[in-house]
Amino acid sequence: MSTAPAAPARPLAGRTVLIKCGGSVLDEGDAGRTFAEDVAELADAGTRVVVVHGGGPQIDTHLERLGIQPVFRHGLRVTTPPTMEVVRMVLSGQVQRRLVGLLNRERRLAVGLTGEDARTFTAADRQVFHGGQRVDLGLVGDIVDVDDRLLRTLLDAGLVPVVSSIARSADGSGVRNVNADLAAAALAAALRADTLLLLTDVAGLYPGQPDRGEVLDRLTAAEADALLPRLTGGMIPKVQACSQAVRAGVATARIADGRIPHAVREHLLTGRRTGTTVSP
Ligand SMILES: Nc1ncnc2c1ncn2[C@@H]1O[C@H](COP(=O)(O)OP(=O)(O)O)[C@@H](O)[C@H]1O
Ligand SMILES: CC(=O)N[C@@H](CCC(=O)OP(=O)(O)O)C(=O)O
Repeated sequence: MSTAPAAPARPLAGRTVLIKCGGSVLDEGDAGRTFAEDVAELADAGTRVVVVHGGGPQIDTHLERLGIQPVFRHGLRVTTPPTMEVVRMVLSGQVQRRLVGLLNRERRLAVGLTGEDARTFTAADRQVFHGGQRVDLGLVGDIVDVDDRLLRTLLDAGLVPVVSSIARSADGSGVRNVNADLAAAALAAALRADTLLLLTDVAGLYPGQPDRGEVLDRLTAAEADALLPRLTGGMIPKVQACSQAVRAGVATARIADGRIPHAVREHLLTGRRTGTTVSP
């Protein structure tokens, strides 16, 4: 007697998912290859998939080679004009090319672009205040407008857009460096995605960080916002991104371990739930 395969949690065809792949995940063993296989499987099932990628560790490596010390404040890179050149080069010239290459290995599937292309992302200067003082982050931007027409054209053609988190500046003067989690959230909201999946190099949100014994399973957007002042480093933009996405209408946002082979299949095809889920 044959057994029917387990039914996925939601119908796959017509669903839109936004997957953010952290730079920390891409160099992890087989994770890049299985990521590409899973994305192809989702696309074959009729799911509209958009990938936003990071590349923080890869940018750090390149900056250090050039003798520039990476500096972060509140989880965001302080971006001087020379650093911006490196960010743009590493994200769109190195990390994105690698992902697009992996995705196109078996068949015609992926198209790489940055938020500059077809004015997909427009960003205003990011304002961060700490203790009443403005923190100068340089050329860091917050997305204020998403023009999703190019992405929808690609999705309608059955292709997978792979997007770098670089934006055109709102005043038209140049480009801005946008955190990739926040870019993914803005895009998920614009595309009215069903799910935002943030794949990273930890099992989820550790409420007792630096103690990593327990992962927070689930929280609401209001609980996520209340937690923000206690968070540090890369978890700040991730939790902000989840909160912003679900408040904007995305049904579920999840922070999950992307180092595990076939993490995308586990989360979006089998309906298994690990990591930290944020709901409205
Ligand atoms: N409370 C927390 N729970 C989990 N990870 C945390 C927490 N606080 C800080 N982090 C750090 O956040 C990192 C993930 O963010 P980041 O380095 O920006 O990854 P990515 O490249 O995937 O975006 C983890 O490697 C971890 O060191
Ligand atoms: C403003 C800002 O911090 N931008 C990020 C963009 C890349 C990114 O977010 O990469 P991960 O997802 O791998 O962390 C940076 O320069 O590192």
